[in-house]
Amino acid sequence: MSLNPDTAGRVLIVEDDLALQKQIKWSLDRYDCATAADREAAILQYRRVQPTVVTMDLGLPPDPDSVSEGFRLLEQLLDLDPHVKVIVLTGQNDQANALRAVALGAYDFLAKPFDPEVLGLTIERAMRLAELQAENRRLQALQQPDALSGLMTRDPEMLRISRMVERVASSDATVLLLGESGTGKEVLAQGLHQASRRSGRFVAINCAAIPENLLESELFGYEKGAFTGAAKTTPGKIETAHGGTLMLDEIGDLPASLQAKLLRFLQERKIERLGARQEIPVDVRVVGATHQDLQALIAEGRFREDLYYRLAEIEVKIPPLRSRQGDAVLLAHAFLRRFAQEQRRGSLVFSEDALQAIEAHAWPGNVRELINVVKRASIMADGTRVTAQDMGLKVPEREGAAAAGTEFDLRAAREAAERQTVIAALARTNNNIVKASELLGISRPTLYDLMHRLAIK
Ligand SMILES: Nc1ncnc2c1ncn2[C@@H]1O[C@H](COP(=O)(O)OP(=O)(O)OP(=O)(O)O)[C@@H](O)[C@H]1O
Repeated sequence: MSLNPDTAGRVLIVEDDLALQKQIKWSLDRYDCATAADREAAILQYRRVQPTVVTMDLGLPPDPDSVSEGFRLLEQLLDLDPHVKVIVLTGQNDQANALRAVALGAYDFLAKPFDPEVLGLTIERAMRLAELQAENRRLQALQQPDALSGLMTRDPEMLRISRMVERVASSDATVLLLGESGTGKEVLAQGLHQASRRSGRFVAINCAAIPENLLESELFGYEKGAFTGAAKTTPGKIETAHGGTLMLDEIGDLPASLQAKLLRFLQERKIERLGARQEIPVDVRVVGATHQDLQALIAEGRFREDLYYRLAEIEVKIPPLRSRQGDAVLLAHAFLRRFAQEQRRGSLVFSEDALQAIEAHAWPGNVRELINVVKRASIMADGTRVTAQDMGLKVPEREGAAAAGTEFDLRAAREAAERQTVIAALARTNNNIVKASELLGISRPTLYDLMHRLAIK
């Protein structure tokens, strides 16, 4: 939670003894207090009020004599917001549970009957700490913008690609991004630019969208009078990107004459504007991108092999959305949240059939198609549930177990199945660890262990 001035100073009191609840509230009259008497009400209130501090009793209904509901609530609160400050009120001789709560992430504990003054001071300290921590996170975010924060993924191959992009960012190497349309080539190119900390601009040009006769002047610029209509000297995109990054999108569509000229630029790092007599040195990191098969174009004589090698100092093959584990559902949740907010539709959620349909669809238009489909559905949905029909997707007929494969390495097969299932459960529950562990039928610590073992972040 980034502490927000509207919610700072709010306390949620979770206590099933209503007399005690009243007494705590009364002793905290300088704060804006909300109350709840059981776990479910506490979660509802938490979402509604977004308190900075929660005080809670561990013994809650339906089983007030045990601590199970209390611990469950503590875990859920910390899942919702790992920064929330929870103060646990325990029985007189219950140090073991108090320590267990702190080990799980509670901020502090107090034994009942509590001293109102001590509780007040503890809450004040928690508020101050929360404020400092929120300010700290804000400053850190300002200092280190996460270069690839625009790229959401949990797929192992995409994560590997993100790490590689961050690693090569500071070098000058040209990068060639290969992937179907809508897979995020531009997002990656922008991330590469940000991570490079180059001081110049990020400039993108789509080689397929500009007619051949205009593309040369767009790229290289021109001097006044170089051709009819050249009213004033104009720098091209390459020059504009000086000190920064130039993305040449749809590089496979670059006409042959310009392929030769681009190759010369990449070798000499100088450009000559159209109609100019002198060369201008330009320092630019070039990123090429295409959905086409460049090897096939080379074989057909439509793309220069020497240019390919200049461009592909580092080649990145971006997998299509359909082969990324769990990503379609993960991204769909994020886009739905975004559109619901933009359209002020309160909270919108996917129905079960919608989630199945998202998992089964092949997404030929990749992330761009997913964005469009979710946007349309967020407008079409009646009420708060988005169905497969709202998205115009077919609900798959469930088959039995996956078709028998030729995988005989049992350990590898088991690990692959575990990874796929865990990622799918996390995506399905929008990264809610408690719900994902329930869906998987395992405990939360077991899920954490599994995620650790399978290196799932
Ligand atoms: N992993 C991702 N997380 C979040 N948004 C994404 C992701 N990948 C792509 N997008 C979004 O999807 C849209 C398409 O992505 P982008 O333009 O980068 O694709 P592209 O591969 O460059 O497509 P094209 O080849 O058609 O130009 C953009 O709105 C982008 O912000």
